[in-house]
Amino acid sequence: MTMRLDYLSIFPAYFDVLDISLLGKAAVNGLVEVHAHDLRDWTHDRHRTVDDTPCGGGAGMVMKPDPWGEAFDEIIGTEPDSSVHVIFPSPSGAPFTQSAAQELSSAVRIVFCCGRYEGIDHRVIDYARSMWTVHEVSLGDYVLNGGEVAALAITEAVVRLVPGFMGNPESLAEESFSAGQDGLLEYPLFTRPVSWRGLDVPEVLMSGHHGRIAKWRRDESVRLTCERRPDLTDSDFGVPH
Ligand SMILES: N#Cc1c(-c2ccc3ccn(Cc4ccc(CN5CCCCC5)cc4)c3c2)n[nH]c1N
Repeated sequence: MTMRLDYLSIFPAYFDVLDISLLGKAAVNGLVEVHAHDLRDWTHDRHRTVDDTPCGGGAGMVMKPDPWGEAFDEIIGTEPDSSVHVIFPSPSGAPFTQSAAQELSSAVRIVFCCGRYEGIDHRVIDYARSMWTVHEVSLGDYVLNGGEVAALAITEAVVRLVPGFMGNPESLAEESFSAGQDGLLEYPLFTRPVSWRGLDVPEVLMSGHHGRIAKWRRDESVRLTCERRPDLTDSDFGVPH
């Protein structure tokens, strides 16, 4: 099954990068199909205008609904279809999580609507909700200039979970933020040389004793999680708040 990904943006060149690396390989293997669109192709004035002043006043500009509606008609269609997932990255969106990525990895079609300026006229989102499955999501509590970077991050988080995408699916099982690691942060990683600029690989990792190695890794995950992400610790993990 091929996952079709569409990106609507006034900066479609942001998505040229998807031709590189693993994503490029996935496209070649037919796992994903990528289409980037310039929202200005659905404007009709000489200046290809996509924005206007906010009703009710306020700073900045708001993206007009008309180009989005016409783009939707052409790219997605005019019939409701709940199997189409439409993602609006937004500073006021719900936090995007690994479980959301996991859910989206089984989607047949995902359309990313990348806003700019102060955002998109809300009626665009309301219309999309009446037609498709809509997700208003945020990458985190920091301010970006538009939705493109978020769309790229979400794309990577989702596509790497598509069956057949990752060469070694086992590497997905042990990752942080997934059940395999009990939701704890990942332990520190090391490789050769064993000694590097006076810094040595922890002896336990060279011991060949799998039980001790597993304990060291778990202890390190717990230590890091307590230090950096107390919000992830829970009495169920035997980790005090
Ligand atoms: N995902 C994600 C994001 C985004 C994101 C996503 C999509 C768009 C589209 C436009 N922008 C720019 C922008 C930036 C700040 C504000 C906030 N307002 C400012 C004026 C007064 C009221 C509040 C609005 C619009 C976007 C930013 N930022 N951070 C994330 N994690």
